[in-house]
Amino acid sequence: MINWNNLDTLEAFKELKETPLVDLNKVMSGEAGAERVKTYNIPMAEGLNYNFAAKKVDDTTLKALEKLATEAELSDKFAALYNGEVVNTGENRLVLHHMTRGQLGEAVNADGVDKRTFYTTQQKRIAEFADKVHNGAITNGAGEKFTTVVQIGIGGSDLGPRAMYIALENWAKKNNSFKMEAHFISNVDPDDASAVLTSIDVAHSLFILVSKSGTTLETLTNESFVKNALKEAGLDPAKHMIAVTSETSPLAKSDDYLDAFYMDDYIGGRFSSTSSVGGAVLSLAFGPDVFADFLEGASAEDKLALNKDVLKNPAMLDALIGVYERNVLGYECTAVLPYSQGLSRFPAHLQQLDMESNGKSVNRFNEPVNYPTGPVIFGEPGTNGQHSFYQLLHQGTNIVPLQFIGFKNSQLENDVTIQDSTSQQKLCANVAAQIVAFACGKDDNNPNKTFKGGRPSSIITGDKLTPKSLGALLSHFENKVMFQGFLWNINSFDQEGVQLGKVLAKRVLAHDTDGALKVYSQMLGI
Ligand SMILES: O=P(O)(O)OC[C@H]1O[C@H](O)[C@H](O)[C@@H](O)[C@@H]1O
Repeated sequence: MINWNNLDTLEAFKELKETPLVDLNKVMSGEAGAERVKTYNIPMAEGLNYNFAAKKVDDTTLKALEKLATEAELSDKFAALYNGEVVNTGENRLVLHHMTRGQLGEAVNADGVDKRTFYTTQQKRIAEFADKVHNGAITNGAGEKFTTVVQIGIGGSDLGPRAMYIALENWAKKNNSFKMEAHFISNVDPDDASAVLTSIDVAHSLFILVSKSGTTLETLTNESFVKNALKEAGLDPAKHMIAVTSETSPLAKSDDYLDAFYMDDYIGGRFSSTSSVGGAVLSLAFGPDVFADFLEGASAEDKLALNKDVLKNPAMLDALIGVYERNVLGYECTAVLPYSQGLSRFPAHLQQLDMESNGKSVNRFNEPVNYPTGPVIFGEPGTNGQHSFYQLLHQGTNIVPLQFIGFKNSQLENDVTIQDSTSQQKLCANVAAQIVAFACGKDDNNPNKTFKGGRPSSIITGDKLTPKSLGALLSHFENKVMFQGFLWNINSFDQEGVQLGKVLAKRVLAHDTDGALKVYSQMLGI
């Protein structure tokens, strides 16, 4: 029997609150600082490393966090999840996204099928379909090859796949794996679909309609938008469109599509990049082997999340330190700062992953929690962010914990040496400099030029952003979010908070409004 208890009822949490505060400026200075950077480092999968030297923890804090992990039964809760218990209590569903990339525990049967077999069958079907598109066995109505793929979807059916596509586009071009250019239409703003449709060769484009529920207003509207454009071009929409959805959705088994690939209700949208939702677009864009490597990376990192030893489990440690920062140190935000242009949309994906999962005020039993839960997540790639919001991060009144990501090598390996260093070296020099500047600060006679320091960060480092290391990176954050949900005793797998706005928008469109809603609607011309 697993005990699902609120964080503030745990003895280990009370002990954690009493651990002495770590003076980051001090511990990160001099030789001690150098030693810390070497020791507070955990290997991840696919050559990545999680380094937490610049976090406000020491061996005493780490011991307390280990105790907390044990008392909160984090490993047992993870095991319950991958062995098919109903962990998504809000929607009465299993949570099986790990199974899209491996089997961590027992076989799970649901809806009369073995779920691992279900997911791998979909992967195989997508791989066969993608191969046929690439070799010209599947073509447009005129018998010509498709050159472009366009994903229509929003939220989890857009952000993860888009971020993963952007992350691998340059790598694929460099490694002869670039098969088809991908575009994405998500916003119901008509300018989004229009801009994409005018920038592509519609006659040679294959559209993927992605919606788990098959009922999302934006996505269905954009589907009609695209169908109109196809018809206006004299093309048959059914020959240009495939669907990715759940078998129970209204889109399943429809004649409107060339083919359909499935996911299910046991995979939350924001956890669906490794399911058919990411699989279709990534296999078409880069080939099924690249998608398989991406899954392999995620699977390798998932295995590390099984480790009961917190110091060998980077996702669990990252989660625990995050809870320490949120619930003991009182920090409200976390910034994700990848020093990698390929990861330019990764922070946007993490915004949904983290905030839609852990932005909750009631626990798993619908009782209010009286402690803070998920932080506000935001980010931009470095060095761009340095010239934008880092001023507040360095000298603002809020302390924002930072999650850096950096790679030794660029993806295209096309570089120049200017003023004795390459661009890649300049990029990496900046991330190293930032960590130390944030942690140690700098005194100055002029208060306006003083950096107080004491601003914590961690960094995930790697050799290069590849399909495998990207998979590992994605898994790390998915598992971090999951472990934090366990610590806060909330259900990270539903999202009731998005419903009210949808209901009110429908009322506006039906002209069923009064009060403030009526005036705002009129103001906006509806
Ligand atoms: O894939 P769909 O069913 O179309 O859902 C798309 C998105 O819309 C919803 O509003 C949820 O907030 C997201 O979690 C979901 O990813």
